[in-house]
Amino acid sequence: MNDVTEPVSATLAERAKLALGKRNLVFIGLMGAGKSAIGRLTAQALGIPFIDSDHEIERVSRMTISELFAAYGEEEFRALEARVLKRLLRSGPRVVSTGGGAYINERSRRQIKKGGMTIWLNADLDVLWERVNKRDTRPLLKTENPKQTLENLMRARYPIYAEADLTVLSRDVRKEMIVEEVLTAIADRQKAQSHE
Ligand SMILES: Nc1ncnc2c1ncn2[C@@H]1O[C@H](COP(=O)(O)OP(=O)(O)OP(=O)(O)O)[C@@H](O)[C@H]1O
Ligand SMILES: O=C(O)C1=C[C@@H](O)[C@@H](O)[C@H](O)C1
Ligand SMILES: [Mg+2]
Repeated sequence: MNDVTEPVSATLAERAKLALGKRNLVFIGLMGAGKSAIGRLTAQALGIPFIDSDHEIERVSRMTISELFAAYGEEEFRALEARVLKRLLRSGPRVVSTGGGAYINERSRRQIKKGGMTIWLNADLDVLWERVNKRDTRPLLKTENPKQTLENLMRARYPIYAEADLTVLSRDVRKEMIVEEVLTAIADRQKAQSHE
């Protein structure tokens, strides 16, 4: 008898929850990939708490991300981000959506890898650009040519995001469809591991 077969009644969300166990699910990816939006919906589906690290940073500092960058610079922001992530990842299971640069910072990346299962929302330039050009809350995109800056960030960061445990392609389909792909990736990974 094969005892790794899932009960037929288990829903996708239940299987994913089981596969996650006590680990955190950490969303990584570029600005506009959908980490906050998809992260929140995924947490709802799994029935576990959701935290967005950008929001948490703004809450504890009582400043916006833009104000933090302007007042203290990117380096200080990264140090604060690493401290906040360390605290958020201490216990699980939770869904944690990170800021776009968190996984790129060595210290934060180490904490993220230690603290949970990572999922990269990969997206192409046009999808990202369509989403981010509507708001000017992203300090790194306050440049002469923000679309070019976004492309440069893709080139520099995608090889690092690719270290994630799981990858889902973020695109302009219903958000629920992306959530379903996220849950499937989590459940399938567990299946693959139990057959290794
Ligand atoms: N599948 C989707 N279809 C349409 N719009 C989407 C989809 N996923 C996300 N969005 C929208 O794209 C915008 C950017 O998404 P979101 O804020 O979640 O990105 P993010 O990865 O958290 O970015 P940041 O790193 O800047 O925090 C939001 O307005 C969100 O509602
Ligand atoms: O990609 C980045 O480096 C950033 C993304 C946002 O989520 C914020 O964390 C901040 O604007 C920096
Ligand atoms: Mg976000």
